[in-house]
Amino acid sequence: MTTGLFISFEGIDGAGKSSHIEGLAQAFRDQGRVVTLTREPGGTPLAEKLRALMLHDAMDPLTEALIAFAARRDHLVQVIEPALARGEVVISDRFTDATFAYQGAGRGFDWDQLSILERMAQTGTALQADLTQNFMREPDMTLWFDLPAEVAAERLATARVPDRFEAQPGEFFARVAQGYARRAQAAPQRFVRIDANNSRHAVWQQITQAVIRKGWLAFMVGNKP
Ligand SMILES: Nc1ncnc2c1ncn2[C@@H]1O[C@H](COP(=O)(O)OP(=O)(O)O)[C@@H](O)[C@H]1O
Ligand SMILES: Cc1cn([C@H]2C[C@H](O)[C@@H](COP(=O)(O)OP(=O)(O)O)O2)c(=O)[nH]c1=O
Repeated sequence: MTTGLFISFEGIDGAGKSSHIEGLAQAFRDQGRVVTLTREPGGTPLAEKLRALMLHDAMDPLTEALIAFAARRDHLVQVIEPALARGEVVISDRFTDATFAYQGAGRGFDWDQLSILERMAQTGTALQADLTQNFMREPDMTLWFDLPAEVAAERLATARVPDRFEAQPGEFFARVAQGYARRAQAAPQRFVRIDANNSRHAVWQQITQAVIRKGWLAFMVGNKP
C-alpha cells in the first residue's frame, strides 16, 4: 500500500501560500495520488468553529494557543491521521509552526510551553503501534514561504479584508517571520525554504523542485498554476 505523505504550507499572511496549494494538490492527483487538501485552524466542523473564534474574537495569548491546539487535535484525529492511514497525500495550509510563529514569536507566548502543548496535542493520534513509542505527528515536509513582512503587507493591501491577525502592525509580522526562521533552523530536514519574493512562476518551480527532489513526484511538464 502507498505510504501517506503529510505536507504543510507555512509563512506570514500574504506570502503566497494559497496561490499554489491547489496547484500542488492537482500535481499529485495528476500522478495518481488521492489528496486531502485542508487547513488550520480548521479542517473539521469543530475546528472551523474554533477558527472563527480565533480569527475574530479578542483573547489572551494562552487562550489563543490552547484554541489552536484544540482545533489541531480534532483535525488530526478526524481528518489527517485517517487520510494518512489510507495512504493519501495530506496538504495542509498551515500547521503547528504557525502556532510557534504567531502565538509564540508574534504574541510573545512562551516557546517551551508551546513545545509541551505540541507534544500533548500531536501524540497518541495515530492508529498505528506508534502509540507506545510516544510518536509525535509532524509534517513530512514543510514548505516555508519566506517573504519580507513589508512585501507581504504591500501584496495584502489591495487583496482582502483583514482578519484579527492580518490587521496587526508590520512589527508583528516581522516577529512572526523570525519565529518561522527559528522553527526552520531547528528542523532543517523537514523545512524547505521557498524564496517567495519572486514571480509566481519562480515560486512554483521551487515548490515542484522540492517535491521532485524527495522522489514524491515525477518530473512535470507544463504544470504551472
Ligand atoms: N509571486 C507573487 N507575486 C506577486 N503577488 C503575489 C504572488 N503570489 C501571490 N501574490 C498575491 O499576493 C496576495 C497574497 O497571496 P496569497 O496566496 O493569498 O497569500 P497567503 O495565502 O500566503 O496569505 C494575493 O493577492 C496574491 O494574488
Ligand atoms: C494555524 C494557525 C494560524 N494562525 C493565524 C495565521 C493567520 O493569520 C490566520 C488564518 O490563517 P490563513 O488560513 O492563512 O488565513 P487566510 O484564509 O486569511 O489566508 O490564523 C495562528 O495565529 N495560529 C495558528 O496556529
